[in-house]
Amino acid sequence: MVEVGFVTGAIGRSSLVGFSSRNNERAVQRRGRARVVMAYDGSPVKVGVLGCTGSVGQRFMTLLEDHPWFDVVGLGASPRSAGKKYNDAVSWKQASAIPEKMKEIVVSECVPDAPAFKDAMIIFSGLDNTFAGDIEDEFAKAGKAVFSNAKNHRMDDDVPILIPTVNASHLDIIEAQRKNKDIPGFIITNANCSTTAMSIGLKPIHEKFGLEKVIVSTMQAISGAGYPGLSSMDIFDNVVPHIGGEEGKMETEAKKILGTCADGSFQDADFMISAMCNRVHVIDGHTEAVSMQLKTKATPEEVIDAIRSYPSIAKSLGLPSAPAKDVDYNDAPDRPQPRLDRMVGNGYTVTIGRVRECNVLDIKLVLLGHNTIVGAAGGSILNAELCCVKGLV
Ligand SMILES: NC(=O)C1=CN([C@@H]2O[C@H](COP(=O)(O)OP(=O)(O)OC[C@H]3O[C@@H](n4cnc5c(N)ncnc54)[C@H](OP(=O)(O)O)[C@@H]3O)[C@@H](O)[C@H]2O)C=CC1
Ligand SMILES: N[C@@H](CC(=O)OP(=O)(O)O)C(=O)O
Repeated sequence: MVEVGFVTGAIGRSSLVGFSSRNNERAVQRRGRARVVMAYDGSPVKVGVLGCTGSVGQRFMTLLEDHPWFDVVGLGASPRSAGKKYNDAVSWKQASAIPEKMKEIVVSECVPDAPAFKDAMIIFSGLDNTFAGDIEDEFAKAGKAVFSNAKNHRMDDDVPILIPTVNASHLDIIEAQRKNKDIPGFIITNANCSTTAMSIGLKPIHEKFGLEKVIVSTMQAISGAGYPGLSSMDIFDNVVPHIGGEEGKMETEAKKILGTCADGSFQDADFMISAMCNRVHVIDGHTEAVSMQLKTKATPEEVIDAIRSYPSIAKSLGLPSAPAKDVDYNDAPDRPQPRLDRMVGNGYTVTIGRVRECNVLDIKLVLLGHNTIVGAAGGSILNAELCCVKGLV
């Protein structure tokens, strides 16, 4: 049985039920009772998606189409798209068709008083970061639970960079955020997509042996640059060894994510990290070669065992989008590979391979995560599911 915790501060909902994962008995629990196992009661939550036409926005559409808890009622994008039906506004680039129920929704401007967002309790944001910060603030001020993919608020002192399998306890900051910002809603961010894959992949190792130093080189997919992204003349037959701002984000965000949250503030994890980021000729899936020095020395076999035995936290929390394993090890000598492994766990699992000794630091490995699923839209959806389970929505 998993203890999920208290129910406090829900946005406009009161119908959570207690749930025993062992015997499947459900019984209504009173608000505020300590140490009960909670599960969301399944009644639909109305949600809006901002930035619905972009790479991340399109991924939201496919992941939310048949979501068991979330019902898309509003879509937002730039004034260029506002007023058009989604089908006419979007340049659809996903392998599956545009979900039928989204096609006819008329795209709104990204303002909280637009009728489309009136009843939405959750707002997913896949907005361009030039505009995301201010727009997300407005929605949080209007009482919405905002789940952002943009970089703007990630390093705010009172905003978590949340990854349920890594740092669910960072949700404790929300109370301080509401107080500091004097807002009825809240903002929760995702990490940068390369940082998400790395943080999930390194969490089992950090927890068991402690990270001292990390050196990471990324091979990042084209979809990470949004649509239309790089021109074919730039990326075809090529590797581009520069992604603006990416290295700094990996170096700062990872320490916040793998750090702690207590008494209304964050404390960074104390390892050193250096990142080198490259764009490669792959559509989806960021691959990362990581070398690390550990606080407690470990053999490759012990590291592999730590990865394999890491519990499936998102699943045990009862999140419906959670994969069977948050992080998995593939022992083939030539894996992970983006084309073969990005859809493991429906794109929610981070795959690790090639754990071996490093002659300079202690251990080196390769990891892979889907940048627009676990690294973006899917990550936000897991975060929103966690907030439902925790009674914050
Ligand atoms: N792609 C990825 O792998 C990842 C992306 N992110 C972040 O997620 C966000 C979205 O990325 P991505 O989907 O790649 O970006 P895109 O460029 O593909 O999409 C941007 C979206 O923002 C909308 N937009 C642009 N200008 C405005 C405006 N003035 N007002 C309202 N909406 C506007 C666009 O609408 P319109 O079509 O009308 O112009 C579009 O829907 C970014 O902040 C990015 O940094 C984070 C992690 C991973
Ligand atoms: N920069 C990432 C995607 C992204 O937009 O990240 P961020 O949200 O941190 O700006 C990539 O190119 O793959």
